[in-house]
Amino acid sequence: MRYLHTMVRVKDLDESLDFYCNKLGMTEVRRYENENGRFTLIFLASSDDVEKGKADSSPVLELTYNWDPEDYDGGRNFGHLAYEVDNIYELCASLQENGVTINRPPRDGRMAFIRSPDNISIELLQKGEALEIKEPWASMSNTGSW
Ligand SMILES: C[C@@H](O)C(=O)SC[C@H](NC(=O)CC[C@H](N)C(=O)O)C(=O)NCC(=O)O
Ligand code: NI
Repeated sequence: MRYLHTMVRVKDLDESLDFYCNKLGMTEVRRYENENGRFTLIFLASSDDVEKGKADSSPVLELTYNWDPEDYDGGRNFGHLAYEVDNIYELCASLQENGVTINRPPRDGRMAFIRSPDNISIELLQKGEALEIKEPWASMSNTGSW
């Protein structure tokens, strides 16, 4: 069995593509419009996978946009999307300059959390640190500079 994608429903496609592509650097690799179902699916690959020609064989993010407005209350059972990043400080600074709130700053240079326009929690982990679980991360406050 191979992990294929995570699907999240989004309320505003342009806003979501700006966030995931322009700000987080992901690339649209497939789009599917369904007139009868009145929805659009957009598949986004991570920049590393695209650069390495692995977009077709790596897990992707599936954005589901329902053309008719719906309310999406955050399911408590869903946690977050996690991405490994080359330079967590540079990325967080760029995101902050572009209006993204850094909910949990990368104080220890390892881990940061942000939210998507639909309030989906996104974990950013510094490359080389991603697989090592260090505690107590809880000591990292969510306020102040970093
Ligand atoms: C292409 C494949 O990866 C899919 O996930 S299609 C699954 C299908 N999606 C939809 O019908 C999108 C519109 C629908 N109104 C929705 O919001 O899901 C589906 O079966 N969705 C149901 C689900 O629970 O994912
Ligand atoms: Ni799917």
